[in-house]
Amino acid sequence: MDKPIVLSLNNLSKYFGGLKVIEDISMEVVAGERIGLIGPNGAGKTTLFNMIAGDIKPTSGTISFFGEVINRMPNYKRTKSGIVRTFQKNNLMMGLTVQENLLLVLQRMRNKHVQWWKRANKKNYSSLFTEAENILYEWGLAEYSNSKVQNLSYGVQRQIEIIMAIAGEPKLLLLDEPTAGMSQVETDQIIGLISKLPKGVTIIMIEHDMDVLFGNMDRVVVLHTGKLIADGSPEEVRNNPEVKEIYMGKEDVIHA
Ligand SMILES: Nc1ncnc2c1ncn2[C@@H]1O[C@H](COP(=O)(O)OP(=O)(O)OP(=O)(O)O)[C@@H](O)[C@H]1O
Repeated sequence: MDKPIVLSLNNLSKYFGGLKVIEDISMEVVAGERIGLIGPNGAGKTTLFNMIAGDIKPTSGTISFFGEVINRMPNYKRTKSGIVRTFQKNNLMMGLTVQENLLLVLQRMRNKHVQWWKRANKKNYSSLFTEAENILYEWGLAEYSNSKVQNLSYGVQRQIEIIMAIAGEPKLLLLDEPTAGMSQVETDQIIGLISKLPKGVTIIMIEHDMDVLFGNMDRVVVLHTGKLIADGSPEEVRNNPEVKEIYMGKEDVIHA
């Protein structure tokens, strides 16, 4: 049986005043695909994520999620229906512990956000606490459960952020440069974590390093000045003359 189409972009454009940031992009993403989204600075990658996540509205064109046009759906509803994103910069509550950060996500998912979470609520929300602990254990991060996020290394913080996105039970996970600013060891940890995500989770990841995309992504999509200029396997994209031209022959390390 054919895999369902998770995301479909049809002639999608975004203008900021006279500036065309995304121009007439059409593409389909099927369930379970792992896509690397690359392109030089200002190519429109984050803007595309912003539109898919519902943080900004397209100027024209449509975004469909499992066949339903979601242009008018607010971002929080998109999150609830399974479109979960991470940001270029950490979006964690630095003064809270890892467990507390995770509880905020779980609470929102279980519709318990109307009651503010506090330590004393452990008795009332023991199932949420257990769930948070299980998630941290499952992903090998249990040792950080009671650490304040601000005291953790940047690499661990980014891992926690991905775990929190996963806790949101995404069907489509949008990762915005999850390895930016990381050492090789930290990058390997993040990629290891991403590769362990359930196969059914569809991923689009903005990434700057082709080496990271190779072996981890099925498909690479290239944006340049708001246009989709290449879409294929990492190998095809790496050998694409237009892509090579844009990156001036630096086909091994393509910067986002
Ligand atoms: N709210 C906005 N108003 C005006 N221009 C914007 C806005 N958001 C983005 N832009 C412009 O749109 C273009 C694309 O930006 P975007 O952040 O999507 O690119 P990017 O490919 O993610 O770049 P980078 O790799 O540097 O993050 C840039 O020229 C940027 O200045």
